[in-house]
Amino acid sequence: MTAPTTTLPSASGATAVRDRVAPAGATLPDGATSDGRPPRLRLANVHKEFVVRDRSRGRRGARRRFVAVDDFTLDVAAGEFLTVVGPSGCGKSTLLDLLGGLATPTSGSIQLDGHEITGPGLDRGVVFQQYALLPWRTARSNVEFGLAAKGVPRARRSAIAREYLDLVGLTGFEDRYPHELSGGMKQRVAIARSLAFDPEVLLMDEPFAALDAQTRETLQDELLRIWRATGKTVVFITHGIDEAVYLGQRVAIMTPRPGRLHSVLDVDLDVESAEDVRSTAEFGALRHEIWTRLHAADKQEPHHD
Ligand SMILES: Nc1ncnc2c1ncn2[C@@H]1O[C@H](COP(=O)(O)OP(=O)(O)OP(=O)(O)O)[C@@H](O)[C@H]1O
Repeated sequence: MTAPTTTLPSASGATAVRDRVAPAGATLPDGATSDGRPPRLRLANVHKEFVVRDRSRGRRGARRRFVAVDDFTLDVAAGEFLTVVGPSGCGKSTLLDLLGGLATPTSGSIQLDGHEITGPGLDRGVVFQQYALLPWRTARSNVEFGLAAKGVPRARRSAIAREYLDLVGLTGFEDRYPHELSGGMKQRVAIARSLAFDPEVLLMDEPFAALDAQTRETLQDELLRIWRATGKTVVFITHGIDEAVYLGQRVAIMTPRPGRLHSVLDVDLDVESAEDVRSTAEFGALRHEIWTRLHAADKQEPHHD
């Protein structure tokens, strides 16, 4: 079953349309893609349970199953920028762990280019909220580190690291250690490190949540620029509605207890050409629509296992 996709009627006037042409491999309503290839990512009836201890039933607690993600079905096209928004605890990070191969679904399937994801791989780069940089290595050395593991020769490593640090706007800061960089700069290094592998897919788990508002907005624009330049498929987790609307071509809305896909919203905003797109009526309408859906979902009766 494919989640319903809704496009808000675009209000008259200023904003042009971002990417009216479907990206290569865009998913058609029947689940096929425009060029006949499988979607870059295909999640089919993904279900993830954890075993937890119920402390209300004795000191040691009886073991019971907890459903974190339930019946999640969604295709992500090659080159698409998908944002996933939902309240705290709705299973967003669990979903990203599953996509990253850091966890396996209890049932259901997750495929990348038609192949089942069975573990972590260099075809997926992951960027977390915490930068996870090695503190004793410089920015360049942090980027090179992963390339060494991939078997890239030393001379080539240095050139690739320079190229990606340049792409994220850190030329001149290559030899700084993490403690000599701002939070935004550290996150840029983390993004450069993930991109340096040249992964098919960039998986981002609230990467800008720890940053101040201004740095966050700057990095959002940087990320969009990098996405356009590289054509990567991006899955970006956030609990910020504005961030989800600003970045995503589509926004997947999740509901909690258990984490389910509520719906998917198409975003037709021209972030590039509008002066301050966040203050436009179209942006406000999209934000309100997502807010309404999240609140409607939250009022549903809690689901008990
Ligand atoms: N390893 C685990 N064992 C047991 N329960 C877990 C485990 N990992 C996550 N959970 C539970 O699964 C649910 C979803 O957690 P998850 O971290 O995916 O949510 P989230 O939407 O990313 O939350 P947040 O926005 O607060 O980061 C939560 O109720 C959490 O307690």
